[in-house]
Amino acid sequence: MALDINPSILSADFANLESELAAISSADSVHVDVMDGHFVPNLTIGPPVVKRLAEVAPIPLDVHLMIERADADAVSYAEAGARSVTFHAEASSAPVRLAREIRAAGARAAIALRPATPIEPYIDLLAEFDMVLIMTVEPGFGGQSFLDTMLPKIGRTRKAVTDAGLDVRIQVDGGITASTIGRAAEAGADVFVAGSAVYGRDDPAAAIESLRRAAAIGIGLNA
Ligand SMILES: O=C(CO)[C@@H](O)[C@H](O)COP(=O)(O)O
Ligand SMILES: [Co+2]
Repeated sequence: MALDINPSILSADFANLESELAAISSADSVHVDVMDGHFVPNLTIGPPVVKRLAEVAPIPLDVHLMIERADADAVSYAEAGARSVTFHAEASSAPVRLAREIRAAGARAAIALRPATPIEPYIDLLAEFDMVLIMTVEPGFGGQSFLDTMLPKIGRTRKAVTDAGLDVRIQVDGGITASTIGRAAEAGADVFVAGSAVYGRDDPAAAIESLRRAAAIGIGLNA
């Protein structure tokens, strides 16, 4: 099973994003947190900045939309060049239609669940998505602590994906460190977002490698 490490630029230096992207070129994708100040209290960037990031990034963009107007605005991030566009289940009134629109615009479609949102209503819809994001903190800010209470939800999602014979990635986001990533991998996650555990370190490339090793150990591989 491939285990992807996606550093979040929320913890990067926003005045030097091009060099911050170059520093994580050994990662699988760069995680871009889009926040609108409504769905979450924080406010970040929009499609024009995402478009430029896609142009200069050495690796693909994994865009995480924490926005209220997901149904209206998600497709513009696919058009801006994101490889994957993740919208929140709580923000969409028509998640299947939106996933199809994102795919039609050329990106992978993913659905995110806040900690209090169960996976069960979405299990029969999994084939519509390329990835499910299980939030392991309340969305809004970097640097929070991993919620171990999300491990059973990760496990139920993995079981549903396996039982249905689907190729749907399971992403975790929030509080991922070399100490927590193994538990998330063991529970069934295979795409790991890490902000402060990568950009909070002196050597982001070394931090990515130690996360890879710890994730592999979590699923019993000797990395
Ligand atoms: O979506 C979010 C926060 O809402 C994340 O992507 C954070 O950027 C992760 O930061 P760390 O918890 O890894 O520091
Ligand atoms: Co995120």
